[in-house]
Amino acid sequence: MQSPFRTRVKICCISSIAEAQTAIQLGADALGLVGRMPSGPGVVADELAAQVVQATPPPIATFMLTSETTVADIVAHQRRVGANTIQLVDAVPADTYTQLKALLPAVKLVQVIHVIDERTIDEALLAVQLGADALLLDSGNPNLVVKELGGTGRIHNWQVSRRIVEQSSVPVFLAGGLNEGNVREAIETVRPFGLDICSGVRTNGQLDAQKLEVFIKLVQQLA
Ligand SMILES: O=C(O)c1ccccc1N[C@@H]1O[C@H](COP(=O)(O)O)[C@@H](O)[C@H]1O
Repeated sequence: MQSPFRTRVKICCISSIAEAQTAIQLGADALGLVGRMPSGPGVVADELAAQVVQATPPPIATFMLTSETTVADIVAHQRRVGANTIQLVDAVPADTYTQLKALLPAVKLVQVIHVIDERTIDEALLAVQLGADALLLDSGNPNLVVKELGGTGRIHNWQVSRRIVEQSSVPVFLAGGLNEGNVREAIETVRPFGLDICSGVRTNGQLDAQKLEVFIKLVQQLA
């Protein structure tokens, strides 16, 4: 039976205003703009990210991905880009959410949780308790010498993700290696609030309208 809830779609690694427009026309609910990262293919300059934010109409959400971990650096990054949502791709100190909400009350905070093993569940629930407005489950590895904080093209253990969705009191996005071939299984296994995709809708690094259209249509049929 079809769920009465629509699975939201966030298109990440937006690298131009034209890509943003294509994503919106094809049904994206949110756009992701990747800031400076230790690794990954999707980074864009803050100036370009700010232009995309300016060109994005409501109700489309603009997610600014930041690898910064201090309140001052995160706020400075948000002020440069102007996005309405901050996606924290690395772990941050416990009081960060409260401080960011005081300084940026209109901006939503999405904490990325890199799903590694069952211990990740506690990490996710703690972020919710501390003030994250949503979670985004990805497949990076922050424990490597050169941190992987997303954009890996890999899936992770969706059974762990499912348990996080079941226990979270805030919306949960699923990311990491999604594509048209695995999206059905992803939705059926994890039942996320939304999906987040980068490499699965790209060809030679560019947003591929055909792949995106297929992906979004599949999500709309399955949700
Ligand atoms: O894309 C990047 O370069 C990147 C770097 C560091 C953190 C996050 C990054 N992108 C995010 O990673 C997810 C998953 O990407 P993929 O679908 O597995 O290719 C993507 O949705 C972005 O949010």
